[in-house]
Amino acid sequence: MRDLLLCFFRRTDVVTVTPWLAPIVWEDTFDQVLIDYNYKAMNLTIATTVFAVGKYVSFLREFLETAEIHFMVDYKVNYYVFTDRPEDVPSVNLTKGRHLCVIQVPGANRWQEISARRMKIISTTIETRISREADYIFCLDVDSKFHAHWGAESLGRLVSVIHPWYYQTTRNNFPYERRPASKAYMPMDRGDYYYGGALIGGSVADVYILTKECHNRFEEDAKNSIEAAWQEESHLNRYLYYNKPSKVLSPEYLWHDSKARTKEVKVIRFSGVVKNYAEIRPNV
Ligand SMILES: CC(=O)N[C@H]1[C@@H](OP(=O)(O)OP(=O)(O)OC[C@H]2O[C@@H](n3ccc(=O)[nH]c3=O)[C@H](O)[C@@H]2O)O[C@H](CO)[C@H](O)[C@@H]1O
Ligand SMILES: [Mn+2]
Repeated sequence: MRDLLLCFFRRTDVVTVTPWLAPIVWEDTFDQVLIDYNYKAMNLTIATTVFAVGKYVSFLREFLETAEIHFMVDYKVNYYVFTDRPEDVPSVNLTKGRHLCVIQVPGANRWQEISARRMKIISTTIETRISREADYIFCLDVDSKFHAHWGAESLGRLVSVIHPWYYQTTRNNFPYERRPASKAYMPMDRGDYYYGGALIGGSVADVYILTKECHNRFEEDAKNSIEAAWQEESHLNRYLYYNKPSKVLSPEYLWHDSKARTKEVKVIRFSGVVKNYAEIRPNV
């Protein structure tokens, strides 16, 4: 799938292109009218996967309600909700052209396991149905809310987001996996950005390859009794170093409610909610 380059470089306070010439999407770097003119003609369907295992079902309502207001408005969206508590999935009114399906998955005793298993389940579900049902896909954390416009400017062959806690720091401070024994290993002198594991996006075909490879490498680690520092986020970061994203989203697309807004962030579009880890996770 080819990316449409409908961006411009009006911002001078932030870097708006990567060294390999992929756009970094910030407010005022895209023309909404041109973007919608081009993308709407394609009659696209956007798959959105979200995991709500155990007590995390309680985040679903606000995630979905705010998505209906801000996320890919006027595009066809299929939400795929993975949960062990289908009866607790709230019923939310969806706009025309938007659908939700609930897919049952087992519960887990460790949050690391749930987080890591996402790659496996996403790749399997792409095989069984999403490859036929959608053109693009976003895989998102559920403990988050949409606050402002998030539209087709975010679409691309392979899309990732710069992690809000690490966009102002240098590579040696990135929490990559540093043990050579792990399949997520990143040497100190390598790396472009630190990407957030709460968002993976792109064409369904490209995200399929990503999730399969990250899962396989995670499994190889498991066989060697190693768990990467930040589970699938570590594998994602390694993958995206060797397979460069075609579009990088600024931290506007992944902020955190506990983080004060910085002056270059003009709009917060999606932000993690403050949660009580001890209360919400199966283990601490
Ligand atoms: C902002 C950001 O980049 N967040 C990442 C970060 O953590 P977080 O601390 O935000 O991780 P988290 O607790 O939100 O877990 C990630 C996701 O797994 C699901 N979940 C988790 C636990 C549970 O009991 N039930 C459940 O459904 C849920 O969709 C959740 O949003 O580190 C994790 C490392 O593994 C992931 O890479 C997250 O994407
Ligand atoms: Mn999260």
